[in-house]
This record gives sequence, C-alpha cells and structure tokens, in this order.
Amino acid sequence: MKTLVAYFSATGTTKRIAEMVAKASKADLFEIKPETPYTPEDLNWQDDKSRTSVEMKDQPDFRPPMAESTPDISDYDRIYVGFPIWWYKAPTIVNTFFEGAEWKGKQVALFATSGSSGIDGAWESLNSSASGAVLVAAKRFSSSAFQDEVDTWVETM
Ligand SMILES: Cc1cc2nc3c(=O)[nH]c(=O)nc-3n(C[C@H](O)[C@H](O)[C@H](O)COP(=O)(O)O)c2cc1C
Repeated sequence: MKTLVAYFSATGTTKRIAEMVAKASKADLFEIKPETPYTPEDLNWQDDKSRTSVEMKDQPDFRPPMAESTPDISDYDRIYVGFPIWWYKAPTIVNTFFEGAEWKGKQVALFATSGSSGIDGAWESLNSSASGAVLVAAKRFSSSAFQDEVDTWVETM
C-alpha cells in the first residue's frame, strides 16, 4: 500500500504528529503551506477581525491559496490528512488541498490536534471537497502525544 501524509500546521503541533504518522505508516510527507503564512495576529481567535476569524466564520467558501499545489495522488492508495482544529473544524486551506486532486476511491484518514475539541465535525466541511473519497478513520491527538499512540492508531487500520 502506497501512503501519503499531507498536513497543515500553523504553529508546529500538527507537524510533529504528522511526522510520527509518516514514520509509522512509512509514508511520503507533504506539507500544505499557505501562499501567505499565518502570522500570530492572523491566528488570534479572540479578534473577530483577524484573518482566521474572517476566513473561518465570515468566508467559509473562500479557499486560501497554497504555496505549492496539491501533489499528484494517483499512485497513493491511502492519504492521511492532518490539521489543527480551528473553530471546531478543519482550516479552509485543507479544503484547498482536497480540491486540487481527484479522490474517487481513495482511502482518507484524518488526524488533528486541538486545545480540546474533537475531530468528529471536521469531515462534514471537508467531504464536499473530496468527492468520492472513503473516510476510513479520524483521530484527534493531544499536543503531547507520543510515537506509541500514533503507531497503535496506524496499526489498527
Ligand atoms: C484560529 C484558531 C482557532 C482554534 N479553534 C479551536 C477550537 O475550535 N477548538 C480547540 O480545541 N482548539 C482550537 N484551536 C487550538 C488549535 O487547534 C491547537 O492549538 C492546535 O494544536 C494547533 O496546531 P498547529 O500548531 O499544528 O497549528 C484554535 C486555534 C486557532 C489558531
């Protein structure tokens, strides 16, 4: 099985987990990078006018551009997609990533980090961007998760 791990991480927490998922699943790794990186001010969820507040709440149909477009996924059987939870769902740049490829028949496994929110609401806002994909798993990890926990999750699939 050929596997890709794609992740978005604004402050490095999800990146650390993504590297562990890639190690556990012997996958290639792709970072979803925004064309315009998110600054600390952009990430201020207490400010209704911050970039992330506007993108997530006022403009959910806007797709933040990626610095590098979605790679060719045609050779991969399973794609893990990781992200931080923003406002109970996936950042809309993850929609940008999904909308750059053809997902019919692909196995998708989601993982996320968050302060405390679960990952259950994330697929609802992603699945219309990943038409035909088969969601095989979704797991939220705490920022302090260790390789063992990631290995166990990957092994159960
Ligand atoms: C704009 C924004 C919105 C967030 N919304 C939530 C949320 O709804 N629930 C939650 O538990 N954590 C929320 N968080 C916290 C992040 O999910 C958490 O810090 C995550 O581990 C960051 O991952 P990263 O370092 O890979 O970017 C939010 C963070 C930001 C910046």
